[in-house]
Amino acid sequence: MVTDKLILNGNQVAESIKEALVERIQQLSHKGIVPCLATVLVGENPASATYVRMKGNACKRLGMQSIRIDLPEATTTKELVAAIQQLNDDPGVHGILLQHPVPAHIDERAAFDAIRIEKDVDGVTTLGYAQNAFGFAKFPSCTPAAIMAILAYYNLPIKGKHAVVIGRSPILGKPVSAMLLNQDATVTTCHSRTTHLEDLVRLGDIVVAAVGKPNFVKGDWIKPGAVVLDAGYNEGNIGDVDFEACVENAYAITPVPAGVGPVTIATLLKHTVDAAELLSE
Ligand SMILES: Nc1nc(=O)c2c([nH]1)NC[C@@H]1CN(c3ccc(C(=O)N[C@@H](CCC(=O)O)C(=O)O)cc3)C=[N+]21
Repeated sequence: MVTDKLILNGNQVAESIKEALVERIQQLSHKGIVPCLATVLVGENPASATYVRMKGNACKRLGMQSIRIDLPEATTTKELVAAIQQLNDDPGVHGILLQHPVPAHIDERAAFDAIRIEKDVDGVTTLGYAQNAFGFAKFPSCTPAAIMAILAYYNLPIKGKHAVVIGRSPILGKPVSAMLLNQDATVTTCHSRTTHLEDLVRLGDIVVAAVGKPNFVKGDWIKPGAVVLDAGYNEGNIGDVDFEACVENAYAITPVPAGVGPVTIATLLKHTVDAAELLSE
C-alpha cells in the first residue's frame, strides 16, 4: 500500500501556474497583444509531433496564440537558422521553442543560438543557459523550471540536500543541476559514463531522472525518505523511474503521466506570457 506517500500532482501544479496567467493575458489583450508561441519541429518523429500539438492546444485553451513550423527531416542547419530568424523578426511572435532533439545532421547548438534571447522561452541559447547557471535567467529551460516549481509548490526543502541528477542534456540534466545548486543543494550529476551510478543515486535526498530510458531507476536505488522527480517521457508515456518500485522508499514522487510533463507545458506558457509583457514594454 502506498497511501502514506506524497504523490506529486503535476496537473494541480500546472493548473496553479495557468490560473495565474489568465488575468495577465487579459491585460495584454487590452493592449491588443495576444501572447504567441512558435514551435519549430524538424522531422517526422510522431512523439515529438504529439508534444508540439499539446503545446499548441494548451496555448489555445488559455486564449494564447501558437504558430507551428514543421520542417522536413532533410532541412539543413542553414535553412533551420533562417526559419528561426524569420520568427525572431516577426513582432507577433513572443516565444520560440525548437523541439529537441533535431536530426543528427543539423548543428543543434547553432540552431538554438539563432533564437533571439528575448524570445528564448525554453532557455536553450548559450546566453540563456549561462544566465540560468548564474541564477538570473528570465527564462530557465521549461522542464528544469517545472521540476523546481513542483518542489516549491509542495514546500520540499532543497537547501543542504544532496540532489542526484541522472542525465546531462542541454535542456534538462545540465540546467536542472545548476538550478538545484543555486538553491543550495549539493549536486551530483550522473550520466552514461558514470561508474557506480546506483551507489550515487542511493545518496540522493532528491533524485531527478532525465535519462530517456524507460523504468531505468530501480526501487532499491532510492534512499528511504527521498524525493523523486521523473522527467522521462519515453514511448508509451513511460517515465525513467520504475514508479511502483520506487514509491516504496520515496517520501514523495512524481508519476508519469501527470507529473513533470504538464508543469513543463504550463511553464512554457508562463514564459511566453512573460516574454510578451517584456517585449511590449
Ligand atoms: N526544446 C524542447 N523543450 C521541451 O520541453 C521538450 C523538447 N524540446 N522536446 C521533447 C520534450 C518532451 N516534452 C514533454 C512535455 C510535456 C509532456 C506531457 O505533458 N506529458 C503528459 C502526457 C502526454 C500524453 O498524454 O500523451 C504527462 O506527462 O502527463 C511530455 C513531454 C517536452 N520536451
